[in-house]
Amino acid sequence: MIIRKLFKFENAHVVRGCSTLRCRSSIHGHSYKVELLFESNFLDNAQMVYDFGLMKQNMKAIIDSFDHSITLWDKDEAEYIASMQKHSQRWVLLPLSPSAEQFSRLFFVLIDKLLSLTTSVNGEKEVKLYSVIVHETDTGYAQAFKEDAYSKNMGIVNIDEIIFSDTIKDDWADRDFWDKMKKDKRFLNPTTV
Ligand SMILES: Nc1nc2c(c(=O)[nH]1)N=C([C@H](O)[C@H](O)COP(=O)(O)OP(=O)(O)OP(=O)(O)O)CN2
Repeated sequence: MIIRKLFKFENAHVVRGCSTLRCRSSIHGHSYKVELLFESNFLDNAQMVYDFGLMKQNMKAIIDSFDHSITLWDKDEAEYIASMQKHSQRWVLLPLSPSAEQFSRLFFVLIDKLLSLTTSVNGEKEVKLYSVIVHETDTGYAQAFKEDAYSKNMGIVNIDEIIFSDTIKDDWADRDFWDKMKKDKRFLNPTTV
């Protein structure tokens, strides 16, 4: 069975090198919609695959880190990156260009890692991330599956190279959240949300 949860975030970017002139040459924003799709052949103590409420904890924190932020590609011009970091409190520096395709791969890698580090406490069994869909606009989206997320052809997503601004970290319930992710620390699901 597949279950799906939708998240939303507002984000600004430039996608260098693309064919669309406005997209590659001007900072612009999107109201992104992110669909997380999970699969399992089992149900938990409440006869659910995975409680949607649990997804609104650390998974939501990852996606919300991009809300009202500017996403910067670390291969962009140093002057542009420094200027954005100076004038915007919420920024994320990525080792990937912020296309819809790379956002879907990025979220797959991050949510997949978080899920693997999370201990469930309500009988959830063999829950896997099946796919991530990132809608950049009403008319365009990218969908990543496991083989896309970890594809060497598309570039390895190295989470050690992802940097969140201090203002973003200040919004996390646990300011050390990202360090724990990078160090493979375990997370325990709450019994009540
Ligand atoms: N394959 C991709 N193509 C484009 C991406 C992308 O991430 N992946 N991104 C862009 C731009 O960010 C652009 O802002 C969105 O382009 P587009 O879909 O053309 O947006 P419109 O709102 O103009 O779409 P309409 O269908 O004409 O309303 C470009 N391409």
